[in-house]
Amino acid sequence: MHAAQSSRYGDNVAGVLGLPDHVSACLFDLDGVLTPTAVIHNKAWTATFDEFLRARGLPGFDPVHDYNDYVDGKPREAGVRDFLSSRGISLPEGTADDPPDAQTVNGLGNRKNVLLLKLLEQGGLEPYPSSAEYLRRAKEVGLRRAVVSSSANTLQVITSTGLDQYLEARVDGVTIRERGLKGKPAPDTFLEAARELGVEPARAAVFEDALAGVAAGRAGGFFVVGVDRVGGDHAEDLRRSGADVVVPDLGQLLEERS
Ligand SMILES: O=P(O)(O)OC[C@H]1O[C@@H](O)[C@H](O)[C@@H](O)[C@@H]1O
Repeated sequence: MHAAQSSRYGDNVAGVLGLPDHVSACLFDLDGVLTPTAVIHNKAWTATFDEFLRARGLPGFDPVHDYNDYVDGKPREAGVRDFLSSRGISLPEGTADDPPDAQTVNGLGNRKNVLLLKLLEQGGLEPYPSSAEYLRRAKEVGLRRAVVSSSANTLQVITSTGLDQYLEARVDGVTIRERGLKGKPAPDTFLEAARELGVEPARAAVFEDALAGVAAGRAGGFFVVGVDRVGGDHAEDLRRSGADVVVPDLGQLLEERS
């Protein structure tokens, strides 16, 4: 059922989910929006960069500022490149099959992925309950739904948490590589998902917790919901990057209208 079709919610199907009436599709970031995996990525990055920096006698990785400003939301290799460049360090790119101990952008990214997969294998990963409920209701009222993440591990996370049953399209780190898309903060991944769903960007909402992701949604002409689970200056930073509204959790959007 599509938003345009009548339902027991009448014409205002987006309104029951706390969205503007013209919205007919939802494009969700994954890590930190649907699942608590932003914390896991952050841990893996911190361990990877700390090891690299300390071996050179340099100050460690700041899991708040360095992560939010240079790494969060971007494809893996861009995260390595942008963080190192903030410290004036440049490494050769290497290639995708570099071993995890290679001193290259790909090597460092692969090292982080080994650590991330170990953490994911510990199991027990559940979606944020309010995000699962939001997806369920979005499906029920007939909004179109996609996940748009820079992570190449998206499929594993959405299937192991059961979120795949609510999602109609996936644009992720694998798609980015296969289709040669520009990663966030470029709008291309969100535009690709909107295209797959057959929805104009002006009629879709992006849900993002990362500054790069909010900037991407803004650049694509989407309605942008910023999700602040971090506190401090993050809500203000999300607004400054282009969020139309900022909520601490998707549950707030459900509460507003239920
Ligand atoms: O290394 P992966 O799983 O491909 O993820 C790439 C990026 O995906 C993003 O969703 C995360 O916010 C980043 O922290 C992560 O680095």
